[in-house]
Amino acid sequence: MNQTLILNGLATGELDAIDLTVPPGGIVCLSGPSGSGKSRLLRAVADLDPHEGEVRLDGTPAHSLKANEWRRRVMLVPAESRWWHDTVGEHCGVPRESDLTALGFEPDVHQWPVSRLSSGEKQRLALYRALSLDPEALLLDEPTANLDEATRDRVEQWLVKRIHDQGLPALWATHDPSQIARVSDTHYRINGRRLEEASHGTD
Ligand SMILES: Nc1ncnc2c1ncn2[C@@H]1O[C@H](COP(=O)(O)OP(=O)(O)OP(=O)(O)O)[C@@H](O)[C@H]1O
Repeated sequence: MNQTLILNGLATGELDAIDLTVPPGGIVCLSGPSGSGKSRLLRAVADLDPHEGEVRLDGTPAHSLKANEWRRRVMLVPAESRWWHDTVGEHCGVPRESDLTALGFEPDVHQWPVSRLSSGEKQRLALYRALSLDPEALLLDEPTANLDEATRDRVEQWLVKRIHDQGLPALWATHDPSQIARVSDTHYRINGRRLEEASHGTD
């Protein structure tokens, strides 16, 4: 893997066109007020929202692949995950016990009915599901927003390690300045129509 995610003149919603490069294993945090366009930007990168410009994984532009194949490679983990099968395991790849343990689950979680999941369990399992499907880049929309502080720290550390170990480029939207300081290599803030590079660790 170890590919670079490249946004070339990407324009969506109210935002001016964006040029952005996310290197393998690099975490680029996106912040900005509620409603400023963070989720729309991630959805455009996943080719789920209309946009102008181009997104590429190294030499592979999104438009050269079928939409489902692009989204399997460039995996969006939305703030509110959707579950369409009856059990957790039906959504996931091969079980990885070390990941489940890191996220506070036993292997039998694969048999759990989706209907029993709390919002925090859904959030952790949405991240587990995404990584279990072997993505090549990650788009994370407030991935720890529903978690208590101790769980957030645990999930965050696991996520950062997986991103680094697998060399995944990651775009990570968050409102939390302390999280940005902990995880980001680069931080961009949406200010009106523009995406501006923020100094490291500022909100
Ligand atoms: N499909 C759409 N068509 C038109 N407007 C939309 C669409 N989707 C979202 N919007 C609007 O675009 C703006 C940006 O929404 P978005 O969800 O990207 O914000 P956000 O920065 O992620 O906010 P939050 O931090 O509250 O999650 C909002 O005003 C929203 O109402």
